[in-house]
Amino acid sequence: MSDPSYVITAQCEDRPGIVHALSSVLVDRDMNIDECQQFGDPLTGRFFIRARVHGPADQDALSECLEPVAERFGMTWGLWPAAQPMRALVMVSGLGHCLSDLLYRQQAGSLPIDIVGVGSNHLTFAAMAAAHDVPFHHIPVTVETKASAEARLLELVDEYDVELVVLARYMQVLSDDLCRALAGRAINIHHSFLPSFKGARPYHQAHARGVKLIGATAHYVTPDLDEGPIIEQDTARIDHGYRAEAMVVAGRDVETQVLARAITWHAEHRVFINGSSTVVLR
Ligand SMILES: Nc1nc2c(c(=O)[nH]1)N[C@@H](CN(C=O)c1ccc(C(=O)N[C@@H](CCC(=O)O)C(=O)O)cc1)CN2
Repeated sequence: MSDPSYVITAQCEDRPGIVHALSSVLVDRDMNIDECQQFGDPLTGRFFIRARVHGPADQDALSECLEPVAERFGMTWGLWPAAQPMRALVMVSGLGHCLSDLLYRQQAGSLPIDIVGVGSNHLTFAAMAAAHDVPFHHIPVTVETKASAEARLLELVDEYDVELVVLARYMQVLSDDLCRALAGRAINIHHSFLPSFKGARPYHQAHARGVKLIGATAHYVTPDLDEGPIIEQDTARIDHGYRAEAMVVAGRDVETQVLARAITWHAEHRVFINGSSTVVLR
């Protein structure tokens, strides 16, 4: 049986010798580097690296040899089995195209996540979740129940050992406290090419403005609505013949593809938050 693969990520203040130090301890353990990307940001002075390795050392042995290097360079680092899917909770409101796409991609084995639950403020997609043998959690949200609804979401995160919360057209603004609790592990798909057209009805804003391109943006969720670090974006060309409703339809494909790419890169530990932006090593 071939040796298991592991993903190593690290970030630290940039200086000479980081790659040499990491590769040296891996070679000492007969580990092969199958993939490696790094980036040094001259503006922030930060260095980011991701490597996929395989060889005789198991996770504990790898962790043991990497710890001294991490100490020496003051790294924030991580180590994961490369084949381990990320446990995800998908939140949805009234539109199910992103949820349906994620459930299909996971079932087809083309998304490195394990959807352990679907949560919604509506009952609309209970049957879709059941059809994919995924537990469904109805969490109604009103002004009065918002705090208890958010507490229930965090309960699910704990109960199911969730590593990633996906807002797959979940149309509730999360509180600052919830955003802090989910910092760096909640991804939203916004149905516009940010920073244009923030808010709940971007396609109608886009139609009113007369744009020729529509788009979608996957970003980490922060207290500032639609301002989180961007992971992925894409666009589609439209023209004067598109009314807002047609834009909504054309935008669905862009939203599903952008969200799937962003989730894949995050779940493969390729995305690093770098101030108000991201570094995506792929
Ligand atoms: N703290 C954050 N919460 C959420 C974000 C975010 O970036 N930070 N993204 C949204 C998704 N979203 C746009 O992509 C969005 C969702 C909802 C609204 C909004 O104004 N909602 C109204 C209610 C609308 C309704 O019930 O249909 C509201 O909450 O008062 C704007 C943008 C997800 N959450």
